[in-house]
Amino acid sequence: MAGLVPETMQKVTHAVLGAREGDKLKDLAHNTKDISDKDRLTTDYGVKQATADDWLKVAGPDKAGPLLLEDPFARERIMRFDHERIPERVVHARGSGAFGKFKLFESIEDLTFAPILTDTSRETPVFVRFSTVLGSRGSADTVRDVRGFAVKFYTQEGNWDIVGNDIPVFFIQDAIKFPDVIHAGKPEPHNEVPQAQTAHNNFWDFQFNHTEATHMFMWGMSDRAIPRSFRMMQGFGVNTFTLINAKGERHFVKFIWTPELGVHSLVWDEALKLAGQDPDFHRKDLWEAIANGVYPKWKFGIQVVAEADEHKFDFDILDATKVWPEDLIPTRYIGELELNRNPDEFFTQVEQIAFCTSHVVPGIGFSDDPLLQGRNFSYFDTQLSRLGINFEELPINRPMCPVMNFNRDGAMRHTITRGTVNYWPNRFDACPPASHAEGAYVEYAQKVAGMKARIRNDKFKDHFSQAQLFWNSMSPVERQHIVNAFSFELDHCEDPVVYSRMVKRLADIDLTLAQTVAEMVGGEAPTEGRPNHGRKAPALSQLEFPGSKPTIASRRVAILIADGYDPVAYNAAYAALSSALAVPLVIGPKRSKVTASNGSTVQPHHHFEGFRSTMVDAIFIPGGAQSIATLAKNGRALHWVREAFGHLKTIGATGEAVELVNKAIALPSVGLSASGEVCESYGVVTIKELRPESLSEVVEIAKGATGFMEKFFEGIAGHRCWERELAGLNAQVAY
Ligand code: HEM
Repeated sequence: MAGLVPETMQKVTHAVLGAREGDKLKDLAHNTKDISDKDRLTTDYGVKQATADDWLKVAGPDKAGPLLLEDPFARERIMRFDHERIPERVVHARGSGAFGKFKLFESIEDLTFAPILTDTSRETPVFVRFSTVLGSRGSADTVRDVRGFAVKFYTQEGNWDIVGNDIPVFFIQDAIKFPDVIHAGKPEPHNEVPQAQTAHNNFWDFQFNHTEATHMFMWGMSDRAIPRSFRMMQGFGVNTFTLINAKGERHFVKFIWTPELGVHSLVWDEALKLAGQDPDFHRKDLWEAIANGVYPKWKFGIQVVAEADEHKFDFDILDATKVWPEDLIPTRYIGELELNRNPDEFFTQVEQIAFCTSHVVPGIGFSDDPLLQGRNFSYFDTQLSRLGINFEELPINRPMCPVMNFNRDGAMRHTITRGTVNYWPNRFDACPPASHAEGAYVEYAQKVAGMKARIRNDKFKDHFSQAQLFWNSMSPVERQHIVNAFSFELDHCEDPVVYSRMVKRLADIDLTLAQTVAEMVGGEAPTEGRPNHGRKAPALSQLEFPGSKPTIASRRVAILIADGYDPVAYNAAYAALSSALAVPLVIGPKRSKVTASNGSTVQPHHHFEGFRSTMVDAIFIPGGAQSIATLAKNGRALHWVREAFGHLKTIGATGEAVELVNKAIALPSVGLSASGEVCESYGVVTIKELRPESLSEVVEIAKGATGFMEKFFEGIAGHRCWERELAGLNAQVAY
């Protein structure tokens, strides 16, 4: 018996020593294999296979006979394949992710004792998964939907997950309604249509009948729901968590991620087309940026309310359908997230990662937010059906600190725990609970008393004030996009009950909004609306987040050429774009070599049919008489220019290419250069007579610069030319 004690304790010691505090990638190395020259094909049980091509058969005199079931190699291959799929996530099934690190730059020990939020010397490994909500795993990236923004921190005190979205509020206040909101949004039950869309009867039927969603659907109809890139969206923990400091004081907190590149969206027509032309647009975008070393970064912020101030506001701070307006509760930025490594294998990393809102570390706690409390149950539960009871053991999920307890067995258990006891208390005192001083998670002692009842706090009943606040805070162009979004969505609802009632609901937000949409979708225009309080709040309009500095890094810019193009302008643009870390993509009539006017050649990355303007942020067309004459006769090339104009993208053209732009757009109000002067007009940057100094390299992208490249880059850094839309110019071009 005595010998058992050391054995049990040996395991405990082993677990502690085996813990890795450094890089999660080192931890994953245990499970990572590379295929080497020496490797030969084997079965899963290690026996080398002589063929991967032929099932064992009965060989007839002159032809192969039937297959033999006895062939274990063939059976293993087919059966392993048959069982490759696991259930996709019940929501957020479509997503992609990356590894990175979190660094704190300001300790908040006044608020929490959690080392990840107090120790500025730490660098914590993270894995982040971005997703859409409604579509299935194979659906398109650019659909109108909320985006998930889920972060797993592998801290030295255990895993901490912030399972957030790119929108700071949610459809429901109480988790019990989650199945309803998701059923209403997913494809309709009778015909499984439409995929990854909210533009259908059931979704809008639910929104009408469920007024607490009003604020959220306004966000859902805004540009936030069609991000340009995962790298260009904010992330919000949405729910109210708590922070507990060393003095035992508790504060309420919201978590916020703000991207260094600014918050930017696609335009709707672009999103629609991309869903067919490049359904993996966001997935590829994230991958490309990381592979090119342009690592996306986000500032990490917190909004904090002291416990004593919980009831100070006219909204309930535990209501997930409300924002905490920044003028009342400003965001304090305290850290930074960087994504810097693409996954090695999608399934074992992006697909198998399992987030749980209940994963918090000491110093961080929950609140009585009824949505959060339900989520804490739901995520753990869903991982059991998706991945099984031992999901925390999967390499991507396992914590980097010691894990030891008496949970045992279950399908696919990997850990082999030595020792004779698997319970506590035991006669060896093996694996006792930790004390507070040893870092145990100790719940905050919260006073709770009351009746058991199905109730909500009174302020939860206000469903419209913040929907109005959001609408009032939008810029004119964002408002127009919301009107357009409703017009599209309700146009797809065939049932007049649905669209007529929804129009009435919009009058609870703004009468003009309701009347404009009613006219578009055919509902009866309301004549009276709910009075609008007229208040605005900062940080709701995404135009307030242009990025930390103007940059074109990671932006895709197409260079359109044909035989006879001007090599001076081409080379200068290519070099300048590359040195600014943008991604120049040469597009020609074909992918075989194109010859410049001086005889030099280049092989385009793509041709006009294979690639589309939707896949780039801007286009540049160098002159060259022969090249432009060819492009002017190529309908697809003209469409490239028109479509880029329609999608509000910056267009640059030099020399003869100015004429091409004129032909494609043909709008007198868009000014074009007729001399050696650079002309910038509604995001179209042109210079007719090229001077070499106009193509100089751009050191800093600054407003008001005069050179061609500088103006072109300034336009790209500005993301889209909203003035073009406000002037109604894009609507006058067919694209
Ligand atoms: C504040 C509102 C919510 C936010 C911000 C949110 C966010 C997310 C995100 C980002 C994911 C994807 C995680 C990943 O990338 O693997 C997710 C998945 C999921 N969410 Fe939520 N969600 C919310 C509300 C809810 C509620 C109320 C429930 C249920 C009561 C719920 C249940 C689920 C489930 C079951 C999954 C699938 C998880 C998996 O299979 O891995 N969510 N949610």
